[in-house]
Formats: sequence, C-alpha cells, structure tokens
Amino acid sequence: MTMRLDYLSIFPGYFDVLDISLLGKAVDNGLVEVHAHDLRDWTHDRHRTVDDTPCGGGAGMVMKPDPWGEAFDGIIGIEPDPSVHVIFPTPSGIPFTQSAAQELSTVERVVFCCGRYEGIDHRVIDYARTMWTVHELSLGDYVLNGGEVAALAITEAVVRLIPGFMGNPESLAEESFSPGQERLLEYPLFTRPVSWRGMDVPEVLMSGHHGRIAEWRREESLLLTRDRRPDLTD
Ligand SMILES: N#Cc1ccccc1Cn1ccc2ccc(-c3cc(N)[nH]n3)cc21
Repeated sequence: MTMRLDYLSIFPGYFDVLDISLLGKAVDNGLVEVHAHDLRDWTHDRHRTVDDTPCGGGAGMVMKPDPWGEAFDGIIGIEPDPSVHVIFPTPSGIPFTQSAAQELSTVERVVFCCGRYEGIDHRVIDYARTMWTVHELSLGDYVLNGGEVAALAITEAVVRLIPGFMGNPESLAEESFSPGQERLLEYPLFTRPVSWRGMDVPEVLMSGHHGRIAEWRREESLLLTRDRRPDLTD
C-alpha cells in the first residue's frame, strides 16, 4: 500500500525536508507519495489574500474559508469520501498520541491543513467534517506559529510505523508508547567506549547476565517514569 500525503500551507517549502533521510527513502521505495500545495494558488486577487480580520473583533487575523474550499475541491474532490483523513493541527485539538499514529499508519490518504495567523475560519473544519474523516490534533500544551511543524512531527510519527518503512520492525514493538508496552519511559542507553571522560558504562550492562540487565533496565525505567511522568503510572 502506498500512503498519499498532501500538505496545504502558505509555506509549502516547509515540506521540502520530506525528501531527506528515511522519509526520502520511503518516497523512493514507493511507500509514501508526498504533495505540498501553496494555499495562495487558490486565491484570485492581486495580493493573493488568505486572511481577514476576525468577525466579532479580537487580535490578529483569521484565514478566509474561500481559498481552503477551492483547494479542497482541487486536491481532494467534491464528493464525500470518509477514507480520506484530513488533519488540522491546532492548539485546541485532541492530544496526538502514539495510538493515533498507529491508527493513521494504516490509512491510504492523509491531507494536512496547516493554518497560520490565529487559525482557520471554523466553517472550513465544519465543511471538511461533512466530507472526510477529520482530526483536529494538538502536539502539546504550547503554541506554535502555524501547523507546518506539527504536520511534520505527525508525519514522522505515522510514516515510521508503516510496515516496510523501518529496517528492523522488531525495535518498534519494544519502544515506549507502543501497543502492549507498559507505559514506561525508556531506560538510559550506553555504547562504547566503556569509559569516557571518567564516566563508565554501568557494570551490569557489561556482565552478559541478561536477567540482571533486564532487571536493571526495568528499575531505571520505573524510576525515570515515576520522576518525570507520574501521570503515566496512574
Ligand atoms: N491556531 C492557532 C493559534 C492560536 C493562537 C496563537 C497562535 C496560533 C497559531 N497557529 C495557527 C495555526 C496553527 C496550527 C497549530 C498550532 C499549534 C499546535 C500546537 N500543539 N501548538 N500550536 C498553532 C497554530
């Protein structure tokens, strides 16, 4: 299966980076197909206007609905199709999680709608919900200037889970937040040299005793999780 990814933004250049590294390889081997679009291509005025003042007053500007609607018509189509997943990154979205990434990794088509300014006219999202499967997703409780960086983060989390993308899929199964894994943070990792700037790799890891190593790693994960993410231990 090839996943088609479309990105709608006034800064489509953000997505040039998808030609690099593992994602570039996924494109080369046909696992994913990437298309970035400039929202301004669907404006008709001399200034290629995409924003206007908010109805009801307030600070900043809001993205006009018209360019989005015309871009949807051109990129996705005018017929409803629930198999198309449309993602609006937004600070007011539901938290994006590994399980959401897992679900999205099985989808054939994803369209990222990257807003700017103070956000997109709400009717755009309401319209999209009548046509496709819509996800309003937040990366976390902090505010970015637009949806592009969030779209890149979601893309990476999703595409790496597509079967055939990662060289060693077994490593995915062991990761924190993977299904079936206890919700613990990753234990500290070490590699050679065994001694570096007066600091040594913990002896247990050099013991070859797999039972003790597993026990040490679990204990370290429990301590780290309790200290940094007590919410995961509920
Ligand atoms: N909306 C909005 C908004 C509201 C207040 C202040 C600034 C913005 C900027 N902005 C415009 C589009 C857009 C998309 C996603 C995020 C976003 C996601 C996470 N998790 N943080 N920030 C922000 C975005």
